[in-house]
Amino acid sequence: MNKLEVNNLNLFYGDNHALKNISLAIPARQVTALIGPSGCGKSTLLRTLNRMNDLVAGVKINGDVMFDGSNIYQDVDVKHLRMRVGMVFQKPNPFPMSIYENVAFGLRAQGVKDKQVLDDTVEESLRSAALWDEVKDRLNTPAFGLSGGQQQRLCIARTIAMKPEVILMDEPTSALDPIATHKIEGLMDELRKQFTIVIVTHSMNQAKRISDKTAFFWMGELVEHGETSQIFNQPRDQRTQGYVSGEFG
Ligand SMILES: Nc1ncnc2c1ncn2[C@@H]1O[C@H](COP(=O)(O)OP(=O)(O)OP(=O)(O)O)[C@@H](O)[C@H]1O
Repeated sequence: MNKLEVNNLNLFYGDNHALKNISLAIPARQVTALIGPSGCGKSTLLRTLNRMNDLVAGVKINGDVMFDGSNIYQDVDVKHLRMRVGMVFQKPNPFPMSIYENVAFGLRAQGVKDKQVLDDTVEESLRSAALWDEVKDRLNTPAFGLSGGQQQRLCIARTIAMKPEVILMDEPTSALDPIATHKIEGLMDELRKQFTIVIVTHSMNQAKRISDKTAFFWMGELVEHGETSQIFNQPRDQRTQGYVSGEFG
């Protein structure tokens, strides 16, 4: 079953035609990787999936993004959409507050006051983000005291606490060292059981390791997409072949 379906999507930043007639199905509870050279539109496409581009002045979008059968550009309340489609950014961006409050933040903003509900959600989210054991004795200390990799897992916990259905990740490990990257990749293997994940990555090895499906972009076009093993082992298009073999990029 497809969780998201992008149909004939075009996006313009002013005169820059950044996404050209993109159609892409994103299956539920799988990891879909978006790959391609710098500036090809990967992050732009990712941001169309929870309407983050709406915040950019001069942006024009046409085409459809269907989420569980509803067109998110027509039928959906944007605030509600962003709770269902959460996002993790390239650089860990914890809030200047305690570890506990970072994870509880979204629930508190929704008006949840019940301490037991907050405690349970914080624990459950930190466990799902594979961070609980490392922080359970220091929940009330500042989030900035965590390492970069721990901060990124905290941001994942903060996203999970909102109980999203989809998690968008924009190069979530590019600011992390190999050990922290390895932890996050292992975590994604767990998360895919529960969430639909779309990840932008510059690392072809990462795409190979963690994704079920891969989509290759080139100058605003979706050149091809399919099973990750097919894209890397038997690409149909010469541009994909050139990119995955490291000839350019
Ligand atoms: N906020 C913005 N305002 C105007 N133009 C933008 C904006 N964001 C991206 N662009 C342009 O849209 C095109 C696609 O950019 P995008 O960031 O989506 O590519 P990318 O494939 O994610 O690149 P990278 O791998 O370098 O992050 C580029 O030409 C870029 O300059």
